[in-house]
Amino acid sequence: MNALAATNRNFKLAARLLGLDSKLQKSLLIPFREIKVECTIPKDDGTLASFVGFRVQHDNARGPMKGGIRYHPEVDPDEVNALAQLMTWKTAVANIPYGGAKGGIGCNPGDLSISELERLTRVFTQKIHDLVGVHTDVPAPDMGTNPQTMAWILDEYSKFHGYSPAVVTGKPTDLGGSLGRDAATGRGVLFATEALLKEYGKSIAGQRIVVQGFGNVGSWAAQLLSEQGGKIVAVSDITGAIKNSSGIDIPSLLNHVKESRGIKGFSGGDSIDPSSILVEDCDILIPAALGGVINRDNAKDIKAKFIIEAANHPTDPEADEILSKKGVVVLPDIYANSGGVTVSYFEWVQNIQGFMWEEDKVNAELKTYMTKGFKDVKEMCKTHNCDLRMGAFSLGVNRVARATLLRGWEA
Ligand SMILES: NC(=O)C1=CN([C@@H]2O[C@H](COP(=O)(O)OP(=O)(O)OC[C@H]3O[C@@H](n4cnc5c(N)ncnc54)[C@H](OP(=O)(O)O)[C@@H]3O)[C@@H](O)[C@H]2O)C=CC1
Ligand SMILES: O=C(O)CCC(=O)C(=O)O
Repeated sequence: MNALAATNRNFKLAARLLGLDSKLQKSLLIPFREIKVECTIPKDDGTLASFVGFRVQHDNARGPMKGGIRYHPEVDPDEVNALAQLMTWKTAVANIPYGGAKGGIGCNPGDLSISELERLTRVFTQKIHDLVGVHTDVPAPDMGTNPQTMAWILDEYSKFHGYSPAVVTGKPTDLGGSLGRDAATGRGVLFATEALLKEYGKSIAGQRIVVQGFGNVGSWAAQLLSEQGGKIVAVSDITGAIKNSSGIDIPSLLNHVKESRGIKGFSGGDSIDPSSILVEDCDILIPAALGGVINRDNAKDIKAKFIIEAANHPTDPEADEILSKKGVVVLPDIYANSGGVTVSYFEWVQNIQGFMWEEDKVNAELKTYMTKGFKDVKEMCKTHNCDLRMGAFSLGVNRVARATLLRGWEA
């Protein structure tokens, strides 16, 4: 099932639990606006290269639309659509005053030089600058993009609209980025995992953890969980995968990745087949890379007791059913990885106020939001007698539906 069909399916199940009118369902599901642009740049060698860029603005009932921009070869309209919709429910679960959006460019950032990436980002910004803005749609980093990408978007946007730091979040701190934003998604994963384990009378210490993906989210999650005594027993990225049942030394791995641009070749563990990472023996599995990786082909072989969805849409609905029958507890993406967008909200607030928070304040506020989010999701699970995914979906969809009804449709 593709990402959009899966996301629509989860939405419809939640809407049914909530008893939403079918016309309201339709209105909530259809994106506010879908943008597709052609981005042609001269490459460093003088030849031309053309790419397709997307921005899907899904819903703005609760505030400006918000979501990352992804640079990846597999970016396609359906996937961006699904990710934008997930952002709508995610911002509502986090209870921050935003709607949802997502963008992407179908490219392999690893094949482009820094100056080619800069040109591509600036051309994309030129094509969408009239449709994003501080109070309309606020982009942020996602897979394949980073604070430097946001700095280029900010600079290009500001040429048209005047200096506007709040038009993007996840910026470098020198340009008004928030302290703590870089680590925020991983830190949110830590807080979410702590909240879930507490329900089972457990703590992070001693848990055997597997992480798929060692970019922004995966590396921060691994680092913060290991600082709390979690044992990271296997990690993978695009270059390879390693395993060490005594626990991988994450600071050493971070140094290796910085120098070697990937996990491959790290001596502090045994190299394993990356395709087996999700079925490695562990207590907690953290997918932190691509979507759709947990599916009917591998769900039955998963050994983890808990899956914390740091990535967006890592679990297919068919896998959800298999995992549920096996008693595996899945903490869904729209709650588990909401730490990133929550600190993006703090960054936007700081930019609008022209005031910088200390990092301790950012982290403490994030913990408050993540703890409250978990409590709210659990409340919905109790009310509707459902699992955590439906608890999170029904929470998010209900908040957006209420805002939509309150605003009304009068022309
Ligand atoms: N950044 C954020 O704030 C947020 C991100 N997310 C989600 O988290 C996930 C990761 O995003 P982020 O960390 O920002 O992205 P990054 O680009 O920083 O990192 C992605 C990581 O995944 C690895 N990867 C890519 N393909 C594979 C694969 N087939 N198998 C194993 N690893 C792979 C990459 O390897 P390599 O670097 O070698 O290519 C890299 O280590 C995405 O699903 C994103 O949507 C969710 C909420 C917020
Ligand atoms: O920080 C943000 O605004 C969005 C992050 C994002 O894209 C996500 O949560 O999936």
